Amino acid sequence: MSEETNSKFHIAMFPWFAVGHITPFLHLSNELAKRGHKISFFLPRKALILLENLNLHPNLITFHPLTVPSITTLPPGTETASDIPISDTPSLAVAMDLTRRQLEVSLQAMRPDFIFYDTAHWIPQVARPLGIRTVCYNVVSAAAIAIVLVPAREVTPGKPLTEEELGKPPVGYPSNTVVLRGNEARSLIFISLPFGDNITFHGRTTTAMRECDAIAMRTCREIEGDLCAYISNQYGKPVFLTGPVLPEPAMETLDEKWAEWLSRFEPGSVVFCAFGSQHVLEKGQFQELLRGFESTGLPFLIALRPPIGTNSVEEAFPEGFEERVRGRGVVHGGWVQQPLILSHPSVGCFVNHCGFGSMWESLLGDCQIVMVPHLADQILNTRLLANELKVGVEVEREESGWFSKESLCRAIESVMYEKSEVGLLVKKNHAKWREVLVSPNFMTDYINRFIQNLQELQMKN
Ligand SMILES: O=c1ccn([C@@H]2O[C@H](COP(=O)(O)OP(=O)(O)O[C@H]3OC[C@@H](O)[C@H](O)[C@H]3O)[C@@H](O)[C@H]2O)c(=O)[nH]1
Ligand SMILES: [O-]c1cc(O)cc2[o+]c(-c3ccc(O)cc3)c(O[C@@H]3O[C@H](CO)[C@@H](O)[C@H](O)[C@H]3O)cc12
Repeated sequence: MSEETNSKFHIAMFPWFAVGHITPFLHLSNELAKRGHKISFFLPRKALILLENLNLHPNLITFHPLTVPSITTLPPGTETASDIPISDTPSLAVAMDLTRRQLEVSLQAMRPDFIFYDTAHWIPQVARPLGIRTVCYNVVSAAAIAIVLVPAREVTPGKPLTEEELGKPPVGYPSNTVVLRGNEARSLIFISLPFGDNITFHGRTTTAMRECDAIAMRTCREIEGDLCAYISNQYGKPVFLTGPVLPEPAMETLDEKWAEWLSRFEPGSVVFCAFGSQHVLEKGQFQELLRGFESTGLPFLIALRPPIGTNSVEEAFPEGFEERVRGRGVVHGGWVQQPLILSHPSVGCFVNHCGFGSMWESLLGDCQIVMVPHLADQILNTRLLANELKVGVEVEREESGWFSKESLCRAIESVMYEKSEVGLLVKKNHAKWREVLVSPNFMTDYINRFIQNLQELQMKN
């Protein structure tokens, strides 16, 4: 299939104000721009500074920074979900909704063919009168959408769902491995609570999917086909798939500091750990994690934000930790170039939270995968990799949600010891899936088919 298509679109992008959402929208924009389509990308100013280096086609992708209004329920200067604790994200939705007029004015002037969005459920109301087609592009897993964000899951505003209700998947949910266990359903309670003014998270996301001209998902039928079919059935409309959409490696070079440090170690020996753009650990859990890494005796590079209540990672180090791991372990309290670190030859294991972006990056890489999920969607992604594809292992948590240094160390050792049966099994399965995903036309075919879907959508009146 050719990469070129006849008609060139102009597409506006308006993702949820979170790095884990803006990044995949930008990856998709690159693929569309590579085929000659023009993109107008709306995002908060601060996110632009962090992510503009991911724009591979500045001639076709134009950023439109938005002013995120200050509201009393958010700390001054908040622009994305990385700036606040998860408990404050409902207020970020209020702030996002207040950018509606900025969007409206720009869309009136530019009149793109399509607008892609996720969390802003009011986009169809703005776009339809302007003749702009709307695509609700989901960048969390199909499993996360299918288990709660479907019409079969009834939510009455003002009557939050109970843990027990949330523990049962909706009627027809097609998987019995990608599920929540025991008290994990507690982490879904937020879906029936307010997320913005006068609307629940469920109301917002299901309206976004019900009102759009087409639902799109960042996934592939080889891995989540049944779940996508279920979503399509639930909403009575086709679901277009973009595939995993990851950029080709080595768009930029790894910072010399990390390249030099990693090059001191044997191939495949270093354990890398990162938990995405939002997750911040409690201090005690952070210290337990460091002790777990220490016990493995393996070299490690940890990139995590300072734990709650601290200003630096150093401040939270366990007594004597730095001296004991000197020369083999580093803890960095900020952002690193995750995809480049994962593709460094010295890195052999990726301990991550299984956010959907990290999930794809780990699957397409060749490091062993150890998962410590935090949010409900990350737990489901973890079950997909650990129980269904059997390509990685999950760190066991106690009933309280706490994970011990022993369980972390055990999980890492189980994939890193050469003779470990589990290690060999997940390595073999991972290699098999990786071969499918990196095969020459896999991603290209997905994008080309997706563009055909858009063309067909444009033809409809
Ligand atoms: O130091 C870092 C940390 C992260 N990253 C990048 O940031 C992105 C993080 O995205 P993830 O989806 O993995 O995780 P986030 O937690 O940030 O995402 C959020 O949105 C997507 C959902 O699936 C997640 O559950 C949600 O938390 C990845 O592309 C990763 O490569 C870095 O480049 N450097
Ligand atoms: O944890 C989640 C469990 C689940 O079953 C579904 C979702 O969905 C989404 C989502 C977000 C936006 C959309 O347009 C569709 C789906 C989730 O996103 C995360 O929600 C957090 C709410 O507090 C937010 O902080 C974070 O930035 C989002 O990535 C989570 C689940």
